[in-house]
Amino acid sequence: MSAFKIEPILRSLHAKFGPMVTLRIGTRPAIFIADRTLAHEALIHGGAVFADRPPAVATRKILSSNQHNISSSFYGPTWRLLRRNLTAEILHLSRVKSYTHARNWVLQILQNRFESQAKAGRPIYGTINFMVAEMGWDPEVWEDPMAFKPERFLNSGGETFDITGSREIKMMPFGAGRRICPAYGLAILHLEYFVANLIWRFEWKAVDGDDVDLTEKEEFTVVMKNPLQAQICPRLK
Ligand code: HEM
Repeated sequence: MSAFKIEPILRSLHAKFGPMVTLRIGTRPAIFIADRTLAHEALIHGGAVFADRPPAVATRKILSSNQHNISSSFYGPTWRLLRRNLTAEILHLSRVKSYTHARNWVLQILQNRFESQAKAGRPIYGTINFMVAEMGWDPEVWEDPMAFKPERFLNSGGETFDITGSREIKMMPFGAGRRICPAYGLAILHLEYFVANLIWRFEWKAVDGDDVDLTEKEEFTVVMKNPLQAQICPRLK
């Protein structure tokens, strides 16, 4: 059974048995944690214990160069070396700045594509993946969690939202703890850069009668079953 199909089953198991459920999948027990405080306890306080990865099955060993890539390697010297190399050589702020040229180039490609699509008057199909984990939906943390309210991340104290969850986990789209996505800064920079520019340059309108439908579909990653359709119009003549 794929991880995706098991999700509704897990949701009902959590509702019945509480935020921690253990299932035997294959030969190993698999523990599922649905509570953000337990996740914080495991990933931040017990960080070193839970930063390891299990031995891979034969097919995964081939795909992961026998677990010699950063995401599947054991928590040890190989992982530390790969992580340090990636963080210092690729993801360091000074390197990220040096990709400005590539970012502008990609933005230009997107802009050209959208301009010709806008001219043709066709709706465009966009695919957005939402990391919709149970923790990000907690109504005790988020007022009206399913509502689109980007202003919820702005607070009057001028403090920015801590996406790393180091003090407390309120959502964890990049994971948390020692194996947290090392590229979350780059990912957020790129998301902000492209979204801001594309909204600045184009007016986006929903196609009549089409609402945002968050039903999911499993592909290589989880994608929208019914992709957004938008009518776009260049703002600057
Ligand atoms: C919006 C974009 C992205 C999201 C939501 C995302 C999310 C994640 C998540 C959830 C993990 C697993 C963390 C864990 O195991 O606890 C992860 C790991 C990882 N991500 Fe990302 N990621 C994004 C973009 C990127 C990009 C652009 C790169 C590379 C340039 C990248 C490189 C990695 C690597 C190497 C790991 C494995 C880290 C390790 O095991 O030490 N990610 N990411």
